[in-house]
Order: sequence, then C-alpha cells, then structure tokens
Amino acid sequence: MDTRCRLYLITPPVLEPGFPDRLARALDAGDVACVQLRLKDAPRDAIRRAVDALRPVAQSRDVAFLLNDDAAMAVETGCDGAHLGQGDGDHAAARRLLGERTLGITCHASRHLAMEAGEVGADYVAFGAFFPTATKETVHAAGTDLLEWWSEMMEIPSVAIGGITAANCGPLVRAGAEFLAVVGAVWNHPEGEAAGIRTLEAAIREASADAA
Ligand SMILES: Cc1ncc(COP(=O)(O)OP(=O)(O)O)c(N)n1
Ligand SMILES: Cc1ncsc1CCOP(=O)(O)O
Ligand SMILES: [Mg+2]
Repeated sequence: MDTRCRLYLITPPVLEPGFPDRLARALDAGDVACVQLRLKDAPRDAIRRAVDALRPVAQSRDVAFLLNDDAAMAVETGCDGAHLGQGDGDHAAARRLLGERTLGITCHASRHLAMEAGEVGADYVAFGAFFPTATKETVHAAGTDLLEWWSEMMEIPSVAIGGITAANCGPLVRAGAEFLAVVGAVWNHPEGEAAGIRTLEAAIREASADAA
C-alpha cells in the first residue's frame, strides 16, 4: 500500500449527460486512487447503466471503481468494491460477498465503529465529516485527533471526507489520512474538474512535504 495521501473521487449526486467525459478529464488531470459511484436517489437500473458507462472510464486508467451502498450490485456489475455506511446492511456478509474486492466502511467520528470495521475486514475506514458540506446532511463531526490516533494504532488506511478542499486539506494530510474523499471540490471547481484535481493534488503535495 502506497503511504502517500491520495485522492478518492466521488461522483456528483446527479449525473448530467456527458458526465463520462468529465470523469475522464478529472482522472487524466492527476493522481486519483479510486472513484465511487454515489447516486442516492436513482432507480437501480439507472445505477446499473451509470456503472456500465463509468466503470470502463476508471478501470481503463487503472483507477479502482467502487459502488456506494450495495455490495451485491457491486459484484454483479464488475465493480472493484463497495463503500458501505452503518445503515447499508451486514458488513460481515458484504465482506464474504466481495471476496478480494475492496470493502470501505463509514465510521463517522467513532473509534469504536472503526475498530468494528477493522474486525470485519474492511480495506479502509472512512471518517467525517471534517468540514461543513453542501453535498450531504451530516450529523457527525470528526477531528484530526481521530486520524492521528488511527494512523498510529492501525494499519488499515483511513479516508477523510466532508467539505474537503485544497485550502483546508493540509491538516488532514499531516494527521495521517491516506485518502481524501471529495465531491464538491472537484465537480464544483470554478475552473472545471481538471483544475479541481490539480489544485487538490498540489495541496496534498505541499502538506506531505511539510509532514516529511
Ligand atoms: C468514502 C466515503 N465515506 C463516507 C461515505 C458516506 O457513506 P454513508 O454513511 O453510507 O452515507 P451515503 O454516502 O450512503 O449517503 C461515503 N459514501 N464514502
Ligand atoms: C458522502 C459524504 N459523507 C460524509 S460527507 C459526504 C459528502 C462529501 O462531499 P463534499 O466533498 O462535497 O463535502
Ligand atoms: Mg451509504
């Protein structure tokens, strides 16, 4: 596992026609470790169609493609894994279903949930929200102390999420987050998604140099 902090890109809540080209531009702009398809209110057949359109864009660039919320559909549709929250079914059963594929689990701001996720075999634990976000209503607020504690105690990588931008990500990188999960900072960047990726990557590089 690469110890450098990397970007974890989540799709916007709604996909416009032409989104596969936007995804390609984002992935061609810099280093992205994985893409998560997150369509909260879409019917299942629309999610399947979105997987069919977007999975090749990521996988052809050696970027892992994960599906939010549904481990069974992730397996059926050829995704590289699934991201599950605390209300997204039985994590142990999902672990068995996914086999070697990636399983990521939301742990909010909880050490206890993160240890439980580790026990069921999660490949990463996700903490957040670190900052206010317009993408999702959040009730949990995480701090850098959690990332520091986790990275000192555990081998399992952590993902930080929630309102992360190039301007505020430095402390998360220095606290040991292995991945920064972002939506708005890329898809709502005023100069476009490629600029969003480039500015985040530059901020991560700068913070990593401080931490070294
Ligand atoms: C990387 C990552 N971290 C956290 C979440 C949130 O998952 P969940 O709590 O299940 O909420 P929804 O995303 O399903 O609304 C995530 N999707 N990805
Ligand atoms: C899915 C999710 N879970 C916690 S915050 C969040 C949204 C992150 O989006 P943004 O990067 O735009 O704040
Ligand atoms: Mg979920």
